[in-house]
Amino acid sequence: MKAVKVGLLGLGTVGGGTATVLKRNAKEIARRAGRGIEIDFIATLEPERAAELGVENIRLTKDAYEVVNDPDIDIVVELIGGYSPAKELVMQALENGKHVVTANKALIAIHGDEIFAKAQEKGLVVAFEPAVAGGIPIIKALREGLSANSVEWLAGIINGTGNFILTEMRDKGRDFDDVLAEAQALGYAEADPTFDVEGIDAAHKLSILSSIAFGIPLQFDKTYTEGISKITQEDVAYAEELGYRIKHLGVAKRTDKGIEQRVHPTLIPERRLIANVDGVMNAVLVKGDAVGATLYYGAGAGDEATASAVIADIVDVTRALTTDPENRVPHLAFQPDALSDTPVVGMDDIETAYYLRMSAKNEAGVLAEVTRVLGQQGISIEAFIQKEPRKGETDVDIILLTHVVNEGNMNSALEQIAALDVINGEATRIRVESLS
Ligand SMILES: NC(=O)c1ccc[n+]([C@@H]2O[C@H](COP(=O)([O-])OP(=O)(O)OC[C@H]3O[C@@H](n4cnc5c(N)ncnc54)[C@H](O)[C@@H]3O)[C@@H](O)[C@H]2O)c1
Ligand SMILES: N[C@@H](CCO)C(=O)O
Ligand code: NA
Repeated sequence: MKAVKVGLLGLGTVGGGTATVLKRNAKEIARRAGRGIEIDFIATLEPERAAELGVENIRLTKDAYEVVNDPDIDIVVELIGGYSPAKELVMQALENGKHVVTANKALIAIHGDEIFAKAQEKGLVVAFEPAVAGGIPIIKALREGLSANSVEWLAGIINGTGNFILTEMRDKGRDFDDVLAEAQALGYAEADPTFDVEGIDAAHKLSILSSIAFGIPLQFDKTYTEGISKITQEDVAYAEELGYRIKHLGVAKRTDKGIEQRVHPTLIPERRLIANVDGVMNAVLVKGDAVGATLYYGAGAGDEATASAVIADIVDVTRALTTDPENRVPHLAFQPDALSDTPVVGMDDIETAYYLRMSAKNEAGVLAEVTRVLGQQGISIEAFIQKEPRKGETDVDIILLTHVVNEGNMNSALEQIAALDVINGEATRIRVESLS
């Protein structure tokens, strides 16, 4: 059978890794796919990269529409990133009857419904394994391997850049901006790195995971999103003293009120495996009612690690070319007409434990005032540290760990604590996940 012809859009970190791995492992990949897979046409704004990668003999263009409109291309692989022109190119590829593979989580999280509807109408596949947790086959695990389960919750470290920054801050006391610059140089970060450090990239990925786990529409706009930019060295050290690690997590959980869908820094007990996932590595824990807890671990970003997922999708699509469209795995795991309207719950209704750090005047009775406010909201304390004033300062740090409480009650307590004369400014709040 003749080789499947791939059109590559973008030859950056992931595009370059894809070209390299497809070339290196061509024979083995063909044995798996049932036929050869050949990059036939590449759109790139940096044609000089082609020679560096040893793919200068492949047709090149600066106009991505030439690839999308080329009748010889079977599969379009979108590795440009961002919303536009990525969306228009993907829609045009589908219109032209081409299957699509994309690493673009922003595109799928925001425009996935429209893109999948078009693919459905045309009997085509849109595959996006590289979009979530890089090289880890988490989409496949959730969509296929766990399809017997009612998923109870999932929680994951799903931004490699953010995890790399937190790890370097903890292990080497390095400066935030310095580590971010290194993550950018290594090709881990998004074109706009605020997407990484403010949690937006993780929220894109979480809304995709949540849809696949619970059979609900993509709802990025309802995902609570908080990044790591406010985490200080002190918080990292105090958490450690209490037996926890700070990790940036995406959490999706089924509750009586609906689906919790939230991305924020969390304290995780240090004995948990996921608390020890460091650097650019990602990990996703999924709790199914039948299988129990399962953990998926691997590189969340990087050229060849991400290419691993891109090529796995190309192989899947190659196999799907011979399958009846009616019998293909649905894009979001559940059949498109069987999505449920279970709501995503507001943050006031979630329940977790909390780490609180506040700066207080070094006076008698401060703690009594704080515990009175917490007590009025029904919040009880699990652990407590009070530090001596730092050299040359009079104020003291108070660190509290609470039991599991309602976030609405916690918000009321935090407002009252901020208003106390003995407390300076607002308390820092980091949610705690026991993950059991
Ligand atoms: N870098 C990673 O580790 C990683 C991991 C998973 C997913 N992703 C996703 O993969 C996608 C690509 O990321 P990347 O890190 O490879 O980015 P990148 O910036 O390294 O590469 C993007 C490439 O697209 C090219 N490009 C831009 N506009 C173009 C156009 N109109 N036509 C043709 N080429 C164009 C750029 O010149 C660049 O070479 C993004 O959606 C990103 O979120 C990246
Ligand atoms: N910028 C992303 C790339 C992988 O999706 C990250 O750091 O996780
Ligand atoms: Na993946």
